[in-house]
Amino acid sequence: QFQMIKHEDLQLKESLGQGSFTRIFKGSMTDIRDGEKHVTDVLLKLLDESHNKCWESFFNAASLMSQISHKHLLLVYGISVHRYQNIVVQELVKCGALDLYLRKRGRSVPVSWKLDVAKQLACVLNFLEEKNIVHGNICAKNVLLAREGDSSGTSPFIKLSDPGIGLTVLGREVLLDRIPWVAPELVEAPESLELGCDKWSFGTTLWEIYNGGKAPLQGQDPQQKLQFYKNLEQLPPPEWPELADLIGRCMDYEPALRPSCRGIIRQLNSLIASDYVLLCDPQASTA
Ligand SMILES: N#Cc1ccc(Nc2nc(N)cc(-n3cnc(CCO)c3)n2)cc1
Repeated sequence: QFQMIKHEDLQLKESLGQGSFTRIFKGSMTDIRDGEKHVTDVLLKLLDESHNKCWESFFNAASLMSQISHKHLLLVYGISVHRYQNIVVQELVKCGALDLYLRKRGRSVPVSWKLDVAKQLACVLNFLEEKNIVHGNICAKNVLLAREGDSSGTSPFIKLSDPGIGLTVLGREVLLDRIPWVAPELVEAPESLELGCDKWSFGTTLWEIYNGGKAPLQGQDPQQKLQFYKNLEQLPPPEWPELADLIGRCMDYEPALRPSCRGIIRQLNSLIASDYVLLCDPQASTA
């Protein structure tokens, strides 16, 4: 179900950082179609050669995204396996990862923009929930901005990236470091990944988006993060009570009490229509 891409058809360009046991680069892919040479800008995700034992989970994550299609799911062109180099080739999304974008834009991002992005993420989660597909790594870093939208009113457009290597393969240190995105029930049983885990991570991602891409529990070490869950703690709530309520319900320590995606979308719709947005984004009132 994957297109195999020849190594020689890929060119690596600048590095964009790294994920868990992976490095990501901008790049280009050349292919000859009906006698013409096409060069496409791509995002190359390289699996660290020291972790080639994770190649199955690495490719499964990418194939999850290539078996279903949705306007808010990232396009995977294929994979390339050459000697010890395992590469996933995905579409290069114009504006990059949401967390970096928000940190760069700081306070200048309107609340209405943030809620629009959150609603698009809730919609693609709803699509996955209806197909009973668990993503397993919802976070602002995995939400990519295809269109940034602007003050004149064009809205932003996001694409959800693949989940990457699964928690059960990554090991406990990486799992603990992913607190508070990883659902508490997974800490002692990473294989019990369920739809409810994506709701918890959505709550954390909503907190990130509202707080301008700030990483929750930043700087805390894995043991302190584990204690956060053992004490059944919550993230510092936003001063907007209705938003704090939605984040708190998604991040309920009891998975069964977390809202459905439809419930999340309904609550986001009422936040979008609320006076708070008009007060915070005076320019929104003209839209
Ligand atoms: N300047 C600049 C610039 C940077 C990146 C892109 N595009 C793009 N497309 C993707 N498919 C994935 C990512 N990506 C970036 N960081 C991560 C974090 C790990 O997920 C993923 N970036 C576009 C412009």
